Formats: sequence, structure tokens, C-alpha cells
Amino acid sequence: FVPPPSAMSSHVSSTILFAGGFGTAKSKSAPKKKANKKSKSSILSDIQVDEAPKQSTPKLDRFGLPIPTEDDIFPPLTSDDGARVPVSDGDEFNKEDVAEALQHHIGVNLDIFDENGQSIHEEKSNRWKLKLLHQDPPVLSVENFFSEADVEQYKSMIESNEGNNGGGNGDAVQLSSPTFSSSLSLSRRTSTTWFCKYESMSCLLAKAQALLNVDLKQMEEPQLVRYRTGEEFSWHYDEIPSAQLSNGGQRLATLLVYLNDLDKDRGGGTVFRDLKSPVNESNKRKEKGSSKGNDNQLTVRPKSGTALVFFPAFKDGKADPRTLHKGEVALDTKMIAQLWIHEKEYQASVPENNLQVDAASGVREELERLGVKNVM
Ligand SMILES: O=C(O)CCC(=O)C(=O)O
Ligand SMILES: [Fe+2]
Repeated sequence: FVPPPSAMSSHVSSTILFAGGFGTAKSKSAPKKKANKKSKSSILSDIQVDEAPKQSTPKLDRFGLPIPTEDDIFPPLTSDDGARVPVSDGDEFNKEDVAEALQHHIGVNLDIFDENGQSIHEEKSNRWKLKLLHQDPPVLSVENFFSEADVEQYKSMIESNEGNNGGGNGDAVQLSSPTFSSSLSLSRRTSTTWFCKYESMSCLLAKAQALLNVDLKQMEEPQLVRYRTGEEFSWHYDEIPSAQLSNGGQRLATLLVYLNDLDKDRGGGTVFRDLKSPVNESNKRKEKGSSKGNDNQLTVRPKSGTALVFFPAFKDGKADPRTLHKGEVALDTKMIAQLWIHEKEYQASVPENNLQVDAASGVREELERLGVKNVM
């Protein structure tokens, strides 16, 4: 049994374990000189380059080896990692802007959206609404992606597969995500994940196919995740460690759909460490005044039925460290459905005999019902 990539607490920690070194492939190379620049001004005022953190003497473990710090595992970005360009608050949806933002990624099927970002399939009341939340790297949301009925279906799937460890013949195998206590990892995942049969998730698969125009074969085991009060998934990259790339290659897109709402003061948001929420004139000023303004991190609040899409790697498979993110501590129960899209054909390992092809007819029916044509 080879656990799927997500069965591990974090891909970063597994990279570290495989590589026997610190950090991701990126940080294995000789440490680059950190940029020591302030944000650029003028036209580039929205592009951020962080100041280098202060160097401190490393703490040593009992073998005299340096204990990695959070900065070793999740290195601060430098100008080599590419620019970061937030969107401007109040900007109207513009299809050309979205197409441009997605040019280096597997992207989104923009043919199913009109000039306002409203999907042109389904009856009017159920239309999706596409929004660009961050321009570079692109982060998007799709409101109404799941109907209330879809949400109820997946929430009840979590309930009915509670405690299913694979012995029976349920639709989903439950794995309590391990907490790595090793000093090698600072990533904690305390939520519970269910790895689901493709055929039991045809609605998610069909909608993912309509939105991202990808083959079912590129899809990793669809997952349902539940955070209970106090649970979280701390900073991590969604990229696959190099030792596991033989199965399907890199993850090119993360699609997650929130199955319930969490109010602002109840945590549970999806937070991008290095990205900024839409900027307006007032928070631009605020930022200039403070050298380390974490308050403006791009945070997506869980809203029932809304999908979040981002790209852990570019379409050529090169990982994008700018997408470092976390599921922040949830103060109320939070549930999501999640799907990763790979570069190539991916073979599932759980539940037993889980094959994408078994979902094909269900997906076709669902696409017909949605009125989406011309997808893979
Ligand atoms: O729960 C969230 O908001 C994020 C989950 C996540 O990043 C993951 O499972 O990889
Ligand atoms: Fe993630």
C-alpha cells in the first residue's frame, strides 16, 4: 500500500524525509543571496519583494545538527520566485485579465463564462460566478459551484463514512491526518480526511472537468476533509515531493469546495502567506507604514458551495512556492471537498480498486445535466 500524497501530513515534510535535507527541492540548492530591497515603487508598486529575515545562530539537535526553522522549510520568497501582484479592490471582472493571469497555468475553461464572469450553463438561479482573487500567481473563486443539494450530499457522505477504515465497502476511507512530531516538520494537520471512490463523487468530478477542462485520468482521489473545533492544516505547499512524481507528475491545480460557512471571527480560512488581499488605496497606505503587515494576507473565507482554485505548479510542472498556504485553525466545524489535478495519468491507491473510469458514465450524465459540452 502506497499512501496517496495527501495521506501524509504535508508534502513538504515528506520531501524533507526523502531528501534527508531541509526544505523543498527549491531550497536544496545553495542558498541564494536574499533580496534586501524594499518594495519597488512607481508602476511596480503592487509587486512585492520582501526584506530578508535576520540571520540568527541555528539551534542544534543532540547530534549537533541544525534544527530547521520555519524559514528553512518555508523559505521567505525572494525576487527570484517571481513577482506577486494582487488584484485591485473594486475592479470589475474582466475576462481578458483572467485569461492573461492564467497563461502559464493549466487554467480555467473561460468558454463557459460570460463577460461578467457568470457561467452560461445551468438555469439562471444556479449559475456560477467566477472571481479573480489574486492576479499573479492566479487564485480564483467560483461562487455557487455546488448547489445546496450537492453540499448536503457530500456532508452526509462524511457522516456515513465516519470511522470507515477501509474494512467495509463504504464510499470513502477515513484517515486521521497524522501530526508529525519530528523536528523535521513544522507542518501540522489535525483534520480528518476521507479518500473517496471516484464513482461516488461524479458531481465534483464533472464540475471540475467543466471548470478546468481536464481528463478524469489526471484526477487524484477526491477527498472530503473535516476540521473540528481547534483543528488546522498549518503552512504547506500542495506540490508533490520529487520522489513521488512518477505517479501522475506534479499537481497543477488545487480545487477545493467549502461545504459550510464560517464567519470572520470563527477562523477556518484558507490563507496564503505571501499573497495580499485585493488592495485599495487605504490598505496600500497602511502597508507602507508597517514593515511586516500580516493583516492583509489573502484569506479566503469558507462559504458553502464556493470553490477555490489555485495552482501549486505552472503548466510545465515547475512548482510555484508563492502558493504556500494553510487552513487556519477552525473554531467551528469546517468541511471541504477537495480535488487535485495532475500533469499526467494518476493511479489512485485508496479505497481499493478505485478507478477513474468507473466514474465516467456518472460524470457524462452530470455534464449533460449541467449543459456543458466540448470538455474532455
Ligand atoms: O482547509 C483549507 O482551507 C486548506 C486545505 C489544504 O490546503 C489542503 O488540504 O491541502
Ligand atoms: Fe493545501
